[in-house]
Amino acid sequence: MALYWRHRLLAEATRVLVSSISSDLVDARLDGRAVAESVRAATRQAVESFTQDADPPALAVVLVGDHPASASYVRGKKKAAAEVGIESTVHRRADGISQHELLELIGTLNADATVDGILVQLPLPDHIDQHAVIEAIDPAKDVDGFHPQNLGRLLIGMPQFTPATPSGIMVLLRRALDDLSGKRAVVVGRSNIVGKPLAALLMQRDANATVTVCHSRTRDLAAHTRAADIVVAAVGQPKLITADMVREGVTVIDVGINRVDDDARERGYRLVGDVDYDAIAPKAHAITPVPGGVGPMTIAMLLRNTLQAAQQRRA
Ligand SMILES: Nc1nc(=O)c2c([nH]1)NC[C@@H]1CN(c3ccc(C(=O)N[C@@H](CCC(=O)O)C(=O)O)cc3)C=[N+]21
Repeated sequence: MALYWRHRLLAEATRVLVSSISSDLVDARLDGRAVAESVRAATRQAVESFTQDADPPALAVVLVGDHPASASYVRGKKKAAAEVGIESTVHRRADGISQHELLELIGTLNADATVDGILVQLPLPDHIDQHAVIEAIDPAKDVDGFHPQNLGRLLIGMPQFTPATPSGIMVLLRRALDDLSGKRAVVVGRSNIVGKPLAALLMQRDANATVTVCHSRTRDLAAHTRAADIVVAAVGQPKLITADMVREGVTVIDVGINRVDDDARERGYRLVGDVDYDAIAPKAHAITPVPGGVGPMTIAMLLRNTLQAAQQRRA
C-alpha cells in the first residue's frame, strides 16, 4: 500500500513538474497553426519543383460585397498563397453585382488558361443564387471542392478536390489519433461545406469511423456527444459544446468562428469557437483552439488544392 502511494505521489510530482516546463506535453491542445505550417512547408517545396519548368500556380479569388469577415479571410488567403509561391488575384465586385454579371466573370475565369483555381468567397449577397454560381465554376478549377461534381465524387470515394476545411480536420484527427477505425465520430452541423463532406471523409474506407451527423433538430444532442470518441462542432454557436456533454478522453475539433464583442481588443471583437475549450481541455485527449485550430488548416489545404489543380490542368 505504502509503495502504491509513493508511486502515485511520484507520478503526480512528475506531472506537475512536466506541466510547469512545457504545457505542450501534458495538455490536450491540438495546434492547428503548427500543423498548417508543416502542410504549407510541404506545399512550398512542391510548388518550387513545379515552377522549375512551369509558371506558378494561379488562384483567382472572387470577393463580392462587404461581408465583415470576408475581406479579412481573403487577405489571409492571399498572404498565405504568396508565402508558398502561389499567385493570387482578387476580383472584387460591388454588393450590387447582378447574378448574370457574376456568372459572366466566372465564365471568363473558366476560359482563362492562366487561371488554375477559382474560389468564390461565401457567403454571397442574398439576391444571388449561390448554387448557380458554384455550378458555373469549371470543376477542374474548383479548388474549394464545392461543385456538385466534386462533392459527388467525394461521396462515392473518388475524390477530385476535397473541401479544405474537412480535409484539414482529417489531417488534425490523424495527428491526434493513430487509428480512426471504429471510432464513434459525432459531427454537429450538416452544411454542404463542412458537415456533409466531413461525414463522407470519416466514413470512407481509409478512415472507417462510425459517423453520426447531428443538427438543429437533433433530439438530446448531449446523449450523442457523450457517447462519442470524436466530436466535431461546426454550427456557429458559442459554447454549444460544454464539458458535461463529452466523455473523458474525447477528441474535439472546433470549427466555429464566432465574433463576440470585446472592447478590450483593438479590433473590437474576439474570436470564439463552438466549444467551451477551457472546461473541456482538462478531460480531452486532444482539442483544437479557436483561433489557431481549424482556420489555419483550411487555408493550408486550399493552397494544396490549388497546386493540385495546376499539376492536373497542365499535365
Ligand atoms: N469559398 C469559400 N471558401 C472558404 O474556404 C471559406 C469561404 N468561402 N467563406 C468563409 C469560410 C471561413 N474560412 C476561414 C478560413 C480561415 C480562417 C482562419 O485562418 N482563421 C484564423 C483567425 C483569423 C482571424 O484572426 O481573423 C484562426 O482560426 O486561427 C477562418 C475562416 C474560409 N471560408
